[in-house]
Amino acid sequence: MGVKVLVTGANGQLGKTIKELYSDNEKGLDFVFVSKTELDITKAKELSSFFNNKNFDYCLNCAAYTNVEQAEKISKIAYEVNAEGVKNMAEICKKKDIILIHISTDYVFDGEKAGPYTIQDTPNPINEYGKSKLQGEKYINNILKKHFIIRTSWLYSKKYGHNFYRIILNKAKTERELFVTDEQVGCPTETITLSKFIVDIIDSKNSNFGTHHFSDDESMTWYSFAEQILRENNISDKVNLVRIKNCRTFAARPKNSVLAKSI
Ligand SMILES: NC(=O)C1=CN([C@@H]2O[C@H](COP(=O)(O)OP(=O)(O)OC[C@H]3O[C@@H](n4cnc5c(N)ncnc54)[C@H](OP(=O)(O)O)[C@@H]3O)[C@@H](O)[C@H]2O)C=CC1
Ligand SMILES: Cc1cn([C@H]2C[C@H](O)[C@@H](COP(=O)(O)OP(=O)(O)O[C@H]3O[C@@H](C)C(=O)[C@@H](O)[C@H]3O)O2)c(=O)[nH]c1=O
Repeated sequence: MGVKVLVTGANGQLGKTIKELYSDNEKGLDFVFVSKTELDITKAKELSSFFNNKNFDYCLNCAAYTNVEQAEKISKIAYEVNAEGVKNMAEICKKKDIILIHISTDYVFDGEKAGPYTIQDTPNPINEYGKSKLQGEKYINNILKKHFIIRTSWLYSKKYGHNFYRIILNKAKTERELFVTDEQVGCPTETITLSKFIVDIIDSKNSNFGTHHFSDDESMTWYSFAEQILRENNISDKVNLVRIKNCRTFAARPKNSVLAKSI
């Protein structure tokens, strides 16, 4: 029998990418994908009855509240999903002896460090989204040993979801000038490479449990990322890309959130 993997939050950009790449069972991995409407991780009772009579080897939690701006305005929902929902997942995985793979974020760091963040660096989030994600990490660490917390950064899919790559392309269709900040540095990470990294962990039966950092290799500012997006879509000459210092946002973002890869 293949390895059974439950993917929660499967309608997000990461979940959809994994579904597209791996649902053919080619690697002997037997994926079950559940969206928020099928399984809401904030509902402990629902979770418990869902797992009743079902066995999984891994649970990959892609469910999250990822709207950084909105989380700053109404933080309750971010904590419900990113902290309490994750606690529910950790508890059910502990009870059913399932390995939990959970995705966390570069935004757990304050951005004040000069170089890349290692797993030894102490998190100190500067916005509510980052704080809620860090609380989720703490719950996992306290509840179950058999887990992977994979922190990644600036995640984007060219095909799915609401992300910087697609926002810039959409804006470029209607606006002649795009104003993008060069204040923050990070590593844009495509959902495809992150998916491969996660599937490798499962496939290789990696038992190096704990917190890990994974991102694509190249670090850049949001401005350079926008430049790259326009270039690769051959529309650099259609839009005037303007470098700005301050982009007025509700939530603060870390100035540097480059992650040092740990495996
Ligand atoms: N996006 C990024 O730049 C980064 C993301 N991450 C982390 O990576 C992971 C995957 O992110 P990504 O795919 O981009 O996120 P998305 O926002 O694209 O997907 C998250 C999914 O979770 C669902 N969801 C929300 N609340 C619940 C709930 N209570 N129960 C079940 N599902 C729920 C959402 O459904 P709905 O849309 O219907 O609410 C959505 O389908 C997350 O943990 C995120 O924090 C880490 C670093 C960067
Ligand atoms: C769209 C846009 C953004 N910006 C700025 C705002 C902000 O400082 C920065 C990033 O923009 P966004 O708000 O799209 O990205 P943001 O939501 O901050 O992205 C983050 O999402 C969460 C979920 C994560 O975990 C992080 O790793 C990170 O990817 O770029 C511009 O300057 N111009 C623009 O046209």
